[in-house]
This record gives sequence, C-alpha cells and structure tokens, in this order.
Amino acid sequence: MQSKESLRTQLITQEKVLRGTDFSREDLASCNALLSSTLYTDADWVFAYYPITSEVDIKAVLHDAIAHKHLALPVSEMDGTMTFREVTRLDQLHRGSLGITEPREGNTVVPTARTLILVPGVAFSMQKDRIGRGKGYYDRYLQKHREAFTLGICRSHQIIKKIPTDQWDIQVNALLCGGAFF
Ligand SMILES: Nc1nc2c(c(=O)[nH]1)N(C=O)[C@@H](CNc1ccc(C(=O)N[C@@H](CCC(=O)O)C(=O)O)cc1)CN2
Ligand SMILES: Nc1ncnc2c1ncn2[C@@H]1O[C@H](COP(=O)(O)OP(=O)(O)OP(=O)(O)O)[C@@H](O)[C@H]1O
Repeated sequence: MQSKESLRTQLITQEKVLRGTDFSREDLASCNALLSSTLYTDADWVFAYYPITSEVDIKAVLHDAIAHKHLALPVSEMDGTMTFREVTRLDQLHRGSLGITEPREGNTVVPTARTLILVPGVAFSMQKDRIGRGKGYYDRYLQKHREAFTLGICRSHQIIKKIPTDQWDIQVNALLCGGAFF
C-alpha cells in the first residue's frame, strides 16, 4: 500500500492541477443536502471550517448557521492544538498563519452531543478514514472531544479506495460527498 505521506503529496499535486476547475454545482449540492438533513436541523452548534479553494465551499452553510444556529470556526495554534471560537459574522475573520481564514476573537467553545463538526480533508475513504493536511490538528482535537457527531466533507475526486491508518487517526462518523451521505 502507498504510504500516507506519498498519498498526501500526490493528492496535493492533484489539488493544484484542479485549481481552475469550477466545483460550484457539486459544492452547492452538498450544502443543500446538508442544510435539509436531520444531522444539521437537529444540531444546535455547528463547528465548521472556513474553506480554502481545494475544499468544498460551505460558505452557504456558514451563513445559514450564523442565522439559525451557533457557528464556531477553528483557530490553529503553533503548538499543534486547535480551538474553536464562536463566530457571529464572516466579515471579521482574518488570514491566520497557515493561510487559513480564522476568527480573531470570540468565545472559545467546546462541542457537546448536539454539536455537528464538519471535518475538511485532503481525502477520505468509504471506511470513513481521512487524510488531512498532515499537522494532526483534527486527530488531536477529536481524540479529546468524542461527544459530537463528525461529518467529513469532500468532493468526488477526493474519495480514495484505501487509506493507510496510524493508531492516532480518528474516523469520521459519516461522509458528505457530491451531495450524497455515506
Ligand atoms: N479550511 C480548513 N481549516 C482548517 C484546517 C483544514 O484542513 N482546512 N485544518 C486542518 O488541520 C487546521 C489548519 N491546518 C492546516 C495545516 C496545514 C496547512 C498548509 O499546509 N497550508 C499551506 C497553504 C494552504 C493555502 O494557502 O492554500 C502551507 O502552509 O503551505 C494549512 C492548514 C484548522 N483549520
Ligand atoms: N492524538 C495525537 N496526539 C499526538 N500527536 C498526534 C495525534 N494525532 C496526530 N498526531 C501527530 O500529527 C502528525 C500528523 O498526523 P497525520 O499525518 O495523521 O495528520 P492528518 O490527519 O493528515 O492531519 P490533520 O488532522 O491536521 O488534518 C503525526 O506526526 C502525528 O504524530
């Protein structure tokens, strides 16, 4: 089996090749599927991510969550930990050190059983394994916060057959891809 590191390198090269591709239809299908699901309607808090170009554009979900629920976005710290802060408007975010748009202020919040965590990734498998950007932020965070439901979100080309796993890897509970749940 290909190592996780070489898979990640290959997938990030693919991200660059696909940079000009228009994924808006596929991304909107996923947003709409999510917004009308009970996973979403039953949640009181949504812990989401602010998308970069290679990730499913969930900004429609971010706006809906601000209007109808509570939204939190991740802040990555230099020591490898990640926290989530409450966000009430998207025009007060800033570009953090890793090139990710993140909240500058806002209360730090922790997930409960009614929190839906939307997990980005470089790739996922149908076994719900995940490859992230290689810094272990989500693995460390999800290990400590087991009570929330985790939903991986990706585009069709980000589904791969088999992902080699390490003992620290945390699977997601479900996957949303191209407008369908798995
Ligand atoms: N949207 C999003 N937010 C997230 C994550 C993520 O995967 N996606 N993270 C999940 O862990 C954390 C941040 N982790 C990161 C780990 C590595 C790189 C990284 O390698 N960045 C590139 C530049 C990316 C770009 O600008 O396109 C770099 O620094 O070279 C970025 C974020 C928390 N927030
Ligand atoms: N629970 C943990 N405790 C300590 N270190 C961890 C933990 N989880 C992952 N790591 C470390 O993080 C590094 C990256 O792990 P991995 O390659 O699985 O990242 P990833 O899941 O792709 O990234 P991310 O979660 O940031 O998107 C590894 O070197 C690993 O040792």
